[in-house]
Amino acid sequence: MIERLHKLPTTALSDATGGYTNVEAAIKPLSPHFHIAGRAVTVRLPDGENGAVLEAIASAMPGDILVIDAKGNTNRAVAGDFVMQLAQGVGIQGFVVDGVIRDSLAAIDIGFAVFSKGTTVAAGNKHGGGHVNVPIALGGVAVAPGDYIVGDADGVIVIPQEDIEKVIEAAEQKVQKDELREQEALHDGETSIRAYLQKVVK
Ligand SMILES: O=C([O-])CC(=O)C(=O)O
Ligand SMILES: [Mg+2]
Repeated sequence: MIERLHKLPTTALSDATGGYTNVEAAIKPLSPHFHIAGRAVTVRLPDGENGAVLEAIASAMPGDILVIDAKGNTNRAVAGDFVMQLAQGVGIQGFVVDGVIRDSLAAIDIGFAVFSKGTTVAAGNKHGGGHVNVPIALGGVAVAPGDYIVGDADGVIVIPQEDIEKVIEAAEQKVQKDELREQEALHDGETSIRAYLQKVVK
């Protein structure tokens, strides 16, 4: 499943699902070249805290994606360069954060795929609290532990575990359909573009 997901753009997945589980557009990749596809390890954080992120890193499997619900808090970072290196070192693909991170250049330099509401200078507090692998909200979308997450230059989409096969099928078909449309319209420059437009414009 994950191999097939890696080949699919979020746009085709959105077309396949009707967009109901598209994450709020404010959660964006730090680099447009980041592309992740994998299972969610979820983290729910108290306001301004980030201690439970380490607990989640300790429990994740290689290829997992940490999905962090900081309730959109943009004042304190859920992670920075050190925490990202810990995560990358144990094989985590990336972070998707309803909140912000810091040391953003380091994430880009080490190629660690972070999707967030931006960056801040302030570290998170370490008073404790938080929960790992509980149901969370991510940019207006419910995420359960083990759900599939795909992120690329255009944003992030959640695919509930029980829907994964039919969503992949539908998205693969959409990619094929888009390719055929492109061939038909573009294969012969202006001639085929005009023919295509004549067909579709009433
Ligand atoms: O310590 C923190 O909370 C965030 C940080 O700067 C790092 O992980 O490098
Ligand atoms: Mg740091």
